[in-house]
Amino acid sequence: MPIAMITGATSGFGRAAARRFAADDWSLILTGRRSERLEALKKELGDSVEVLTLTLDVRDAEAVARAVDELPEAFREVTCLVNNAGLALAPQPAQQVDLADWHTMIDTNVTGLVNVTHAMLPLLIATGSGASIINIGSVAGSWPYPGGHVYGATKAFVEQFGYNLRCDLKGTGVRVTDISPGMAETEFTLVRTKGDQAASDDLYRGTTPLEAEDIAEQIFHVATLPAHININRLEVMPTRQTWSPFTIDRD
Ligand SMILES: NC(=O)C1=CN([C@@H]2O[C@H](COP(=O)(O)OP(=O)(O)OC[C@H]3O[C@@H](n4cnc5c(N)ncnc54)[C@H](OP(=O)(O)O)[C@@H]3O)[C@@H](O)[C@H]2O)C=CC1
Ligand SMILES: O=CCS(=O)(=O)O
Repeated sequence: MPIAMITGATSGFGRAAARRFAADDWSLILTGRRSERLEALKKELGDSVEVLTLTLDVRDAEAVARAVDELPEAFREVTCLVNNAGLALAPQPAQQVDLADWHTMIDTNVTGLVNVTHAMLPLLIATGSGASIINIGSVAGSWPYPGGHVYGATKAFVEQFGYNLRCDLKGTGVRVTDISPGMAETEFTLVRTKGDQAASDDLYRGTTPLEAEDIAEQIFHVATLPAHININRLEVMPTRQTWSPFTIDRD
């Protein structure tokens, strides 16, 4: 059975993607920092598919490299890497943000994604034709909005890193895709607001956001396309989310 490695499998898109791949009998390497959630997911899925859990902070380059190095033989022929682990913090204007929050977003969304990709590239290249790296970007990487500051910039990095990777991976058979979702109801806003459940509920109230399963379906679709097709970027928004006009500062 093909193997998918998913970072950030303890919640949201990552957990939904794990369930989607498992439904088609893929073996899974599931990672995240919350081991109890990883174990719960393994318990849920482990009867039907092979599941390896790795408690891992993607920001820790050494731990990531060691974990990949020590992957058991049965889990080394990885077909799909889903670089999903990530977060937004500090929705307030840039001039009011704690510098530590900017660092956390860069360390996770940029450095963490790069750490995992660097460690996994030899395995994906060894798998060759049909292998793919699916990076979870965001509409925030393409479209500016107030409070997007460093979060949007990290997702712009994800997009360009993916395109540049494609250039270097020419001839290896390894595909690279940026899936960029818009508003989706997961634990994302709870994390962004540092635990403000009311703020999270308010954001999603009275509209129809994407669900984690919507993005999981897109991830699975991209991962299972014929080997000669590379979707470069897939931007997915809820029908009820669009853009605002430019705003003008007036006297
Ligand atoms: N929800 C949305 O509106 C959108 C989200 N995205 C992106 O989708 C991805 C998934 O977010 P989503 O599912 O919504 O949010 P969730 O908060 O529900 O899930 C985030 C996941 O990332 C993991 N994670 C966070 N930091 C680290 C870390 N340092 N090391 C390892 N794992 C980490 C968390 O696991 P744990 O805490 O256990 O480590 C968790 O499993 C993110 O990259 C996000 O930026 C993109 C567009 C829209
Ligand atoms: O990446 C998250 C989606 S949004 O909050 O930027 O719309």
